[in-house]
Amino acid sequence: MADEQDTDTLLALVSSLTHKGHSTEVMLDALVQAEGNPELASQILNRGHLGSEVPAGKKRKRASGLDSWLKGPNHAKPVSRHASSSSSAGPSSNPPIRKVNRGVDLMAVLKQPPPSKKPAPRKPTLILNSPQMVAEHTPCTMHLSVLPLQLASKLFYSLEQSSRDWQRNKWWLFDRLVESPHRTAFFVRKTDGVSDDETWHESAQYWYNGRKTDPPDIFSSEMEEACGIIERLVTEEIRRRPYRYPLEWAGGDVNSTNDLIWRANVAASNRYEGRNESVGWHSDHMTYLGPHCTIASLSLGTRRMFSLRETVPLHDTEIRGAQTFNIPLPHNSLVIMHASCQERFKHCVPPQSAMDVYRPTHPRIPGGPIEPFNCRINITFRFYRPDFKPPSIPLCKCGIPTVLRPDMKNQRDGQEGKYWWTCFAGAQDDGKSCGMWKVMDMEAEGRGPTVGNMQKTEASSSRELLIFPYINEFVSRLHLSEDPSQIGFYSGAIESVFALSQLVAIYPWSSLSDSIGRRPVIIVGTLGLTISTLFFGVSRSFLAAMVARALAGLFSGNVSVIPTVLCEITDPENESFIFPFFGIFWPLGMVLGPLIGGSLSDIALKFPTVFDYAVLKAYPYFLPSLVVAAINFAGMLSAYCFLQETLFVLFCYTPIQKGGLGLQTSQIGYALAISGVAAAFFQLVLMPTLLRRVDHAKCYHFTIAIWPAVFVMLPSLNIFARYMTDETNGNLDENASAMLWVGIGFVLVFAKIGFLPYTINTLLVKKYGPSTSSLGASNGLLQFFICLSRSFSPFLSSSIFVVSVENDLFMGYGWAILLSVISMGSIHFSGCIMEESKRLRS
Ligand SMILES: O=C(O)CCC(=O)C(=O)O
Ligand SMILES: [Fe+2]
Repeated sequence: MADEQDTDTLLALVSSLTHKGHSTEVMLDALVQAEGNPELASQILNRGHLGSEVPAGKKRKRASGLDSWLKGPNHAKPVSRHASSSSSAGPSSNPPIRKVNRGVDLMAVLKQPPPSKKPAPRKPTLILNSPQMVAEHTPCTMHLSVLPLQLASKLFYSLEQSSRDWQRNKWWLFDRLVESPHRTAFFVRKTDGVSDDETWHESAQYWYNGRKTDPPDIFSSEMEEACGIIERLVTEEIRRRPYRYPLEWAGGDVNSTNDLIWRANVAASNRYEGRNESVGWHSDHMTYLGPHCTIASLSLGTRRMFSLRETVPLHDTEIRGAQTFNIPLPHNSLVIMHASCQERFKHCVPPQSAMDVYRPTHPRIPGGPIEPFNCRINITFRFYRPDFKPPSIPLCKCGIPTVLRPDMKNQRDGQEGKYWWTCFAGAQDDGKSCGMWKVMDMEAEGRGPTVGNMQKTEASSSRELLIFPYINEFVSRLHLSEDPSQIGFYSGAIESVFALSQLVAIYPWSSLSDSIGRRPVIIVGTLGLTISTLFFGVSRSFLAAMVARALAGLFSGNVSVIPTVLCEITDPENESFIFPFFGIFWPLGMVLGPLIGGSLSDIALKFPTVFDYAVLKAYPYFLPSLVVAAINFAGMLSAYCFLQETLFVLFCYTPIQKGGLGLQTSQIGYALAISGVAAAFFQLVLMPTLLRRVDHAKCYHFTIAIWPAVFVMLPSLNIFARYMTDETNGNLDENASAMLWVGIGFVLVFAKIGFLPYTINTLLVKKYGPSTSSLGASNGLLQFFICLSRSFSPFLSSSIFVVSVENDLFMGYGWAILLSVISMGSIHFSGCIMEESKRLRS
């Protein structure tokens, strides 16, 4: 855990553990000697050992944020002149530091419950040399040569000049006023009602850590021009993102004459002189930016390294080590820290051991010489949200506005998790904190509108579901790939492994049931399925999920035995009722599954006061799995049916721009519940009538013939959604989404007719099978082939979908064409079956 702590936190720990006050430099030295271990550092200071050897035997205890910060990616020397802190961004977003200077109590707050097992080792630092690599590994995008060269030079020259007397940010760190190891300035934009709104000036004051400032500077004409270019670029990049986060701002544009979805109204600028000036690990405060903010950071001048490091949430520390990413940022490059970056990552500009000088492309004055520079100037363009205006920020007991920090240790991919209002220790009162700490509540505090509010208009917000609606979310939380379009491959694999192992197990179970009897086979299989479903609920790696699903598949290989039992207990009189009745179990599972599972997944986050159990926090899918396991145990065998509609779920989950419907998991759950109701209706009402009146083989043929039509209807839903998407906010309006839901309902109901053959084929086997003594084996063979196709079809269909969407085959709809063609093949075969049955009857 120490490796997640930034320098401020380590210093805070040392200070709290030492008897008398020490200067920052002294504490830093002690930390260096103790190799970053705060306890050891405090012992050194308490014994007055500074400068002597670290006690023997303790030497191995290393690994600290300080250590890596001091050494930096290039093992530069520590800068002891200035404070190590995050400076311009204020204290970093670690858990709140309460009662600074009041001893051990701080430890309890900072040291959250230790992980029960060893944390996963940290991965080696990776240099991200290209925009592709940055996008792949971080929630940032990098853009090179963003401004016209001349504008970039002009902006550099003007800021280089003015920044010579920018201030160093100052703040209190344990009885000492310390200053940042770089210069900083804060600007507001004229055009956005920020520069003339007095209330916003307060935010500039808090940029400088609470010290009174003159009114902030206004954007210069060059900054204004650069900002316009950057706003368009950021808007494009946000549109390109696979999903928007629920707490992102979605309100109207202050200046609504254009279609920008991101605007900047303030900028914070830093000047780093030489190779030693730096900014420590921190994540930017969100006080006025709000959660899930987007920050665009323009670099000018010498190339410096920008480092990012993920704060691995507590529940993942055993499976995932933190990794540091270094991005070299040349002149005129832009890094966009997208939504969730401040929640999940810390960033810094470390001191470097070496640095190139920078020569602008244009002279300062036409015809003049081109001078070399050794400073970097960066401008972070930011959007201060109207719903986080200074008057709306809660005050702490010190009487000053609090700061907003994310709970980095307990977030889930930055998608959810808490935010705290905490005392801004450091601003006043010699840095003493009042310990104020309060959870932010968007709704109660009347904040918004957010992207989440917009999405909620058509469905309620809870995050849902049993394995197959949430399988994509599950996979995305495993961080197998940062590229969301790859999710389908992994979820397809998890689903296929179930069917594949079921396939292997079917025939052995069937023959076993012919010899030892049906009952033991059903009981053992169901029990095994129950246990493996529970195992899935606690799996937190791809391998564990695969193993759990493989075991579930092996145990559910007994599915073929149930139709056999049905065949044995039915006669021609009652079969047209009993078979559909058996068929009701899976639609029932489909209706109940999403609804029960939906309210139970992530329960600890939804009802933190009632379900405050570590196990539920660590394993968000445990409770739904438990319930599913219980249902299995009750004999529903719903697991058999969970994993059928991979393609449909993937289609729903994929963003509209990428060819899907961009639905939330909750909405996918509702869609599946609708289809479950439809399936129940067909099984109980339509099927019995149909089977009594129409020849079974004919029924089989005509219900299979539904499929090509279904595969043509799905893309038309996407075309509709695409056409109706509001360009400015990426959402559908109420009418459009109502129409879309009618369409989804229609397709789902229609597709359910296509599932009737699953029941009919057992009847056909019973009617035309070779003999009653081999009924078990015949059904085994039937289930074997059903299963064979299921074992590769989820993977195949989701891969076909991903490949055709990614490569824009037939405008991205190649999957629909191919799957229609394949299903036409099956119509041909069901036609043959129909002919054959006619022949046998005549
Ligand atoms: O200089 C940089 O690129 C980063 C600056 C920064 O992190 C900040 O101003 O918050
Ligand atoms: Fe920052």
